[in-house]
Amino acid sequence: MENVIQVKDLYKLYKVGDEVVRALENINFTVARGEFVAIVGTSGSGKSTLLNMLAGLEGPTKGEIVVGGEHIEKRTEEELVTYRRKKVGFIFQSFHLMPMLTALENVALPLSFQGVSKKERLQEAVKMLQKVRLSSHKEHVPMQMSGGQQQRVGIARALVVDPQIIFADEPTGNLDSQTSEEIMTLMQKVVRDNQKTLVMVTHDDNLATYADRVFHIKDGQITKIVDNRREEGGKEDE
Ligand SMILES: Nc1ncnc2c1ncn2[C@@H]1O[C@H](COP(=O)(O)OP(=O)(O)OP(=O)(O)O)[C@@H](O)[C@H]1O
Repeated sequence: MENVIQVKDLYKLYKVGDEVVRALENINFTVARGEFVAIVGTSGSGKSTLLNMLAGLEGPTKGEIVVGGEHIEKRTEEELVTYRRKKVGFIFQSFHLMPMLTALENVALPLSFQGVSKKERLQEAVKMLQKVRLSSHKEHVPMQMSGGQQQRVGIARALVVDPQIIFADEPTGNLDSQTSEEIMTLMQKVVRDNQKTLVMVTHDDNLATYADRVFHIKDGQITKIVDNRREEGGKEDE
């Protein structure tokens, strides 16, 4: 299967005073198109640093990050802005919705940065809200929606630019456990139905069970990669 993400010998060191913090050390992995990968680790393990590198928000100290065939560590800041607008979608822990805009307008917003006409933007946003089963709340502003509903708007907004890859940073961190499970099931379905690649960062082992593969990260290093699909297969064999 085609690799959408390739990370090779990735290092990120931070200098703090006289000390060097090894936030990421010798990271190597690939992610295939359509895969849902969870990066799991405790606080300070390097998860956000890794996600920031993949999203082109920070440059590595050393190593290669190839996304969709492009070496993003070699891109200029301007090229990275285009990369983030066109190729990737983001889902955040705190939703990051615009409080004055309706659900529909929030979902349509990323398309305005791409010069899509208003009519087309709204048409696409309607479709995305259907995908996350929130058509009934099109005209609601964030304050008039539950946390789970707001995150569904967040997912629709991430999908609207038809990105190759979706990055999610603790997407259920602000939700209760039942709503978290609903959101995880929805993300899993949306990724499968639309053949998207999803990379999610979490400290929660339980949420990682929704992913196809789980990368465990500790002290800046990947210590273990668990393939949940293989485990599912194993159970069926028993
Ligand atoms: N800008 C920075 N300058 C110096 N050190 C940093 C910087 N950013 C992160 N670090 C250090 O790098 C390590 C990894 O941090 P990172 O934020 O990636 O962890 P995390 O797993 O995302 O944690 P959390 O779950 O708490 O967000 C930590 O030791 C952190 O202190």
